[in-house]
Amino acid sequence: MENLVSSRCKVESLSEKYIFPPEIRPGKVDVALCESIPVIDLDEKAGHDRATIAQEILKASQDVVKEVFQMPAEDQASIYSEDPNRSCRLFTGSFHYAKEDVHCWRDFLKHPCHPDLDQNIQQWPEKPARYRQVVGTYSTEVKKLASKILELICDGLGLESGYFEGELSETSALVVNQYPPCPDPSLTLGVRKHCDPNLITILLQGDVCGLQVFKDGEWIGVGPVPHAFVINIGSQLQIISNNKLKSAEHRAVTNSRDARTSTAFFVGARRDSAIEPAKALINAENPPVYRAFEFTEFLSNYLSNTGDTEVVLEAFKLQE
Ligand SMILES: O=C(O)CCC(=O)C(=O)O
Ligand SMILES: [Fe+2]
Repeated sequence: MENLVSSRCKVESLSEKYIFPPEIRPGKVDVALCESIPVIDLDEKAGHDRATIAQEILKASQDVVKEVFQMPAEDQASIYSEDPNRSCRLFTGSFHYAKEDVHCWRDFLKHPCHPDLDQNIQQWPEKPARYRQVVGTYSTEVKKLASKILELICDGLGLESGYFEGELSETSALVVNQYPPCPDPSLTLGVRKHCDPNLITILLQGDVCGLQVFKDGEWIGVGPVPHAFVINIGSQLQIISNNKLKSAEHRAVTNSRDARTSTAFFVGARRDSAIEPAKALINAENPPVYRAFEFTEFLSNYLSNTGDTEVVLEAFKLQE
């Protein structure tokens, strides 16, 4: 528990365990915000009531996830664990604290949602008292949104309707990230550069900046838009689309003023699903870039390469 960064953020200087090598530290934290990320209104015709309910669900879940990090130490201790095999836990850094040479300036809560949401909820934190109810509702609604977005992507790619339904999008997990104010944000990272390994991620940022995306060789900021989600394409979707869609490399930086909370809802395949470029996208001009594999092989490769996308994808590419 004393490893949580929220218990260190009042220390005046940054411990060397959080200082990243010069080539990957952010240096300048306030990069330009990206102007060209499209903001899409998926529910233009939603009635007043529906829009209000949606905003209430968002507000309640943003509030309750923040409360997790404000609970008394004994309540946090009951969910804290450094065991990477525990499916629901509060922890800090990246996936495997004991194996990291540099730790990220981040605490986070992670747990599974779908399938078997009702069963999984039983493992979720019992405190704050409304956590299970509020985050359960949030997860159900965000999963519906994910299905809607995947169906639009299906259409855009020219795949048969429902291509991603079923086992390719059967699982979901929620990660709540908390980045407390940091003594020197230029030297450390909240989350290292990575691509998400899944199909898509539906990310909710609060009102504090920190998300950055690597585009055309430079880092640009993705500012929070009120009531909007950031949709990240994961590597699994890059592979299935045979590189028609690219998984965006991103990271999170910290700041010295405000704590930042983000909630990432990861949607992806079952571990035993077969992943391969969609047959409908393959022809003489577009030969498959990747081989077929079981998703579990991808995940173990991803974890042992700490999310370095180029390295991970390389292992699944076919010889040219
Ligand atoms: O905090 C953020 O905005 C990004 C977090 C993230 O990339 C992740 O949890 O995979
Ligand atoms: Fe991510």
